[in-house]
Amino acid sequence: MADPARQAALDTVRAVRQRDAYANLVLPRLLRERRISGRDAALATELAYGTCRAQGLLDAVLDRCSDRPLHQVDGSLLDALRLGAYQLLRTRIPAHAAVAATVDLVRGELGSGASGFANAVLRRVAERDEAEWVAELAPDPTEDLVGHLALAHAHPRWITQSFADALGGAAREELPAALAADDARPAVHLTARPGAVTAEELALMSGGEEAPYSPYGVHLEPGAGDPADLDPVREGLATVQDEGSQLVTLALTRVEVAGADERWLDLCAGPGGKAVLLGALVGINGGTLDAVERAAHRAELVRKVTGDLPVTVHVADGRESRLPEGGYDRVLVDAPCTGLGALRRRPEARWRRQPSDVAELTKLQRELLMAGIRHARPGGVVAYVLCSPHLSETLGVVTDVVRRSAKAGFDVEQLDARPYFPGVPELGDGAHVQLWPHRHGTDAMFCALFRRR
Ligand SMILES: C[S@@+](CC[C@H](N)C(=O)[O-])C[C@H]1O[C@@H](n2cnc3c(N)ncnc32)[C@H](O)[C@@H]1O
Repeated sequence: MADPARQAALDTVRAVRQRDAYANLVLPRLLRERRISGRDAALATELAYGTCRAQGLLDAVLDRCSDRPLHQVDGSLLDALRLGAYQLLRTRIPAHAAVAATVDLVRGELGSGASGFANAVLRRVAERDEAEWVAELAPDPTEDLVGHLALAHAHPRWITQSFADALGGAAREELPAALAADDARPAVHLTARPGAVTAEELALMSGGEEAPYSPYGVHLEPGAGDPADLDPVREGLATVQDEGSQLVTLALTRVEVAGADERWLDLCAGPGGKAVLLGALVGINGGTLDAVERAAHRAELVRKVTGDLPVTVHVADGRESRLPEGGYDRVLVDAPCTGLGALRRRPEARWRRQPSDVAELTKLQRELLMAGIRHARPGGVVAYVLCSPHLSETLGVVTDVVRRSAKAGFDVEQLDARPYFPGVPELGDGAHVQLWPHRHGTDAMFCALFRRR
């Protein structure tokens, strides 16, 4: 019998490859169904998520150790080889145990021919440790720092390059930490619903700690269990939301506006995390929020979480909704993006995203931000928010929209966003704000603020 932790990890890695599944949805279900808990659950989690994250590095090593090109290796066998190589390179499991356990898994599933092959490949992997393999396989860092760090930190090169571009002058010093942050297990963050509970109360109720920057934020210990099971979350007093998401939402609400301040719009609202925060805040002063979401099932999620707030949900394309143009005091455009800023929360995401996604998304982002600006009233404020630091999605879109707005006759001023992130250090030179996991402990959220004149 294969051991249950490794079997669950292997089944998760396979579901990710075969069905484009999300590891952090598949694995908890398998653990529940198979009643795997305690140390076995911890091991399965480490192996499944770690193998997904490290795939590029593992494949480079396996390719060197296999006498067959990896694309000719059976998919299920490759999954097991990755799992074995992960144990050898990135855990303290003794080499003989890692090899033997993986060979057993392969024999049980694919027979003795495949297990002999796995044994031979993994023995070669075990001849060096991770640092020695990186030294052997990665480009020389003095000639190609990005290529070197991409392999060493198991990130696709294009993503590594996009982090380097976004960090600019700080990249040489900070890029290793920025990449490493994607492999650290993130704390779960909660938002205390304004008007319902304070962060201090929520910290006491949840056993967490008040967040360093968001007045509504609470941090839970990594691995503190499923936050959906917490009473305050079940009772609607709190939502699970990264502190960076809280901060960019709050920045929009903190900009001064002259005159009325009671009609707010969230143009990309599903599944509703920011709509809850906005709806609760606008409601305190008797205002309302219109929440637009194109996907009906995601709009339903927004309805569910904002049920008792002054929020009206509209299933519509934000680029052509029938909501009043020039009618809103504050508009949030939290556009769909590559999600490169939240890779730490999704083990397989870095290998699934493709550079070609960027061009498609930037067009949509530009059109949604243009629509957001059209919906703001003169004097009203617009926030453009993403969970990606990719410059094409962030500054590229901002620059393009400022130019196009002027051409279309909209007088739009970009504001310095930094004063609306009080107490948050290392915010760069402005006018936008880019948060980072390695600097702020948040997802890498981007925020640009505009005023329509
Ligand atoms: C980054 S998510 C928003 C996250 C959300 N604001 C929150 O805090 O929970 C982007 C959302 O925009 C939706 N979307 C995509 N294209 C859209 C469009 N043209 N109009 C409105 N919503 C759109 C997606 O379905 C997705 O739910």
